[in-house]
Amino acid sequence: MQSLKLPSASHRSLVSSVPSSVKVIPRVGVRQLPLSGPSTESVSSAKSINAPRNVSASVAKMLNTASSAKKVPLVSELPAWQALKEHVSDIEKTHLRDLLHDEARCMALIKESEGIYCDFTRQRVTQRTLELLYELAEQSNLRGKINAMFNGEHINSTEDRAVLHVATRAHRNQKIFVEGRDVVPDVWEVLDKIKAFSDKVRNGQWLGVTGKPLKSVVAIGIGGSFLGPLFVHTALRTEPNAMRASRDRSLRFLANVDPIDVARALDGLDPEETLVVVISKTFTTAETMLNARTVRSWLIARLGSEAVAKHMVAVSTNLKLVKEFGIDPENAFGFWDWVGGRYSVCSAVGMLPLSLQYGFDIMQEFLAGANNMDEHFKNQPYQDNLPVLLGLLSLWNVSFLGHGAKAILPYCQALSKLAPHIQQVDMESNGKGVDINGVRLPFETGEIDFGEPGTNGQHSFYQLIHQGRVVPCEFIGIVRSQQSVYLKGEVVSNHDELMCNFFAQADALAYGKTPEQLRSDNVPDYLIPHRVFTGNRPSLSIMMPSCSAYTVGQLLAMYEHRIAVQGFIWNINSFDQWGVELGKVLASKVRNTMNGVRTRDRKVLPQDGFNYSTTRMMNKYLEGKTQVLYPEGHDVFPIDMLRGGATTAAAAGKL
Ligand SMILES: O=P(O)(O)OC[C@H]1O[C@H](O)[C@H](O)[C@@H](O)[C@@H]1O
Repeated sequence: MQSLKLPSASHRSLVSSVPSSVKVIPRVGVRQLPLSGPSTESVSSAKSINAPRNVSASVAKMLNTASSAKKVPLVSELPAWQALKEHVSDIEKTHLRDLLHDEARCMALIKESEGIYCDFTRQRVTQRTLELLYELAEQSNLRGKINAMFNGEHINSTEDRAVLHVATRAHRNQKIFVEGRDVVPDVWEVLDKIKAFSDKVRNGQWLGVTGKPLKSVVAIGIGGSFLGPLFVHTALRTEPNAMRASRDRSLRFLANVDPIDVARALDGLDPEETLVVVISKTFTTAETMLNARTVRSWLIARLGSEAVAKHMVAVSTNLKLVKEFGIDPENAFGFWDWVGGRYSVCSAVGMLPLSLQYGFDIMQEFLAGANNMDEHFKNQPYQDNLPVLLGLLSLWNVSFLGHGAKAILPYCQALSKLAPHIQQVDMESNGKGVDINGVRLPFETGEIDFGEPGTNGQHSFYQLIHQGRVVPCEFIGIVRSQQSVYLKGEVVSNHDELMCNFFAQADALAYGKTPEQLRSDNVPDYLIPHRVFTGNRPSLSIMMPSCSAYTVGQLLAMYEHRIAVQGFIWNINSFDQWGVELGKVLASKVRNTMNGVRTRDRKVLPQDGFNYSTTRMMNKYLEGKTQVLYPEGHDVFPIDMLRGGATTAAAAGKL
């Protein structure tokens, strides 16, 4: 168990620095609270965490001292924040209907980089808003924080870690340092190993224990070890090159600890042809490890214990636990603590399963796309920098216009898993209650993200975003579809039909429909209030030339960096996730009680330490008919995966 080191002096100055030219507006009524987060005790008792187990008292003390010294202003105390607050009343006098007629404004709000076209004209901003947002970025030391990230400083201060997912997609000849050491050669050592292994599996040099090629891959992982790879897998499934490269192969995911997910992931698979990739940064996550043990038992029941060596590989930073699980470290693919779980899709977490499915060359294009956006983010000035603009405008919508949610609406079925992935990246990163020094914030951070591909969303929740709550929308369109259909005689091709909606929705939200327009359309008076659209609802539109491995990489990195921009300005730690720990600790307490009750045939008792409500509900659950008996029972698998197969290890005669 490693304990945390103190953040470096340079980092301490970074988190506490505001350019000296900035006059800080004094804090009124903001109480300085001690560093919040799980106590050392609760953290060390949690089974599966990404963070080192014991946050040293000295780190907590140091961060706390920084806050109690009252040297660090909150972002809401900066002059630019106050100026933006005052500027809201100017914006409230405008309507997008009019703003969209200002051509100079519109020209300034359309940006393009390497094929990624972003139209911000339907944001409720003027040139003045942008100037103030750039000023806020300056006063918040945004540039310094971006540089600190790329320079490998320990900006994840509560875990004392660098944040360098950008290194996982660096070109071979780039240099990126962590504590004075260039990590790019390490990254490429793993990538070369992934290429060699995935080539061998794909071309049949690596066979299963019975001599059959391994055509199906089951990737077991949850959270960041699942959502990013699922997003990219889904994005490329119908991309012509990726489709050709994955002919006769399949990649499935198993994330939920629900046995139903096990049944669905394994249903119809032939274990002789199945390779299992266990993906877990920590290799302690309860759900992943139970699923891994379940699938290992399934393999052994059908193929014998020697199958593990040929049918199971792992991706983790914890190679010791990989070995203890029974996977040969030779068949493990490492990554590093400076890659956060939700930022890990470009590491072996995504690259191994996706290279097995699509081949390494295609996945290298994905890395190149992400790297292209990294360079853009690092080098472009604020006014041309797509992630910076996206981040600043989101911050404007959340912190000044009061819109706490945003909808991610790709007009491309291939991007259907973008919103679920961004939910984790954004909400786990920026859903925080204190600033980086542990001071409770007097405003809310983070956004509620949700989304569905267009046009499906239109027939579901768009009613609310047109006439109910104001939810800033992000429309994502593709110029050249992965697949094309045109039926002779139809007005437009199928993809054009889809894109007609992409263009129409943004203007419908912006312009709305007035009572006058309705009257001139002869709408009866009693219906007019129901059919009025107020308009003035902000959205932005992103258009990509195609949905390829390269552009998906660009898109992913653009979203990752815009989330960092927001966190940097709110001055929170976007790279820790203490908020997920408490539930895990309590689940472990329930687990112990559950085992006691099931094995000793008794009720949950008040001395088990649960409140009335939980005790009663657990007893109600436990009284229900259980399908399996333990501890004396034998291995039981979900019924679906038993089709045509042995039901238990014992029945298969393999143990
Ligand atoms: O990759 P693992 O260590 O198994 O972690 C999987 C997930 O666990 C937790 O829920 C964290 O909050 C996530 O950020 C992480 O992605």
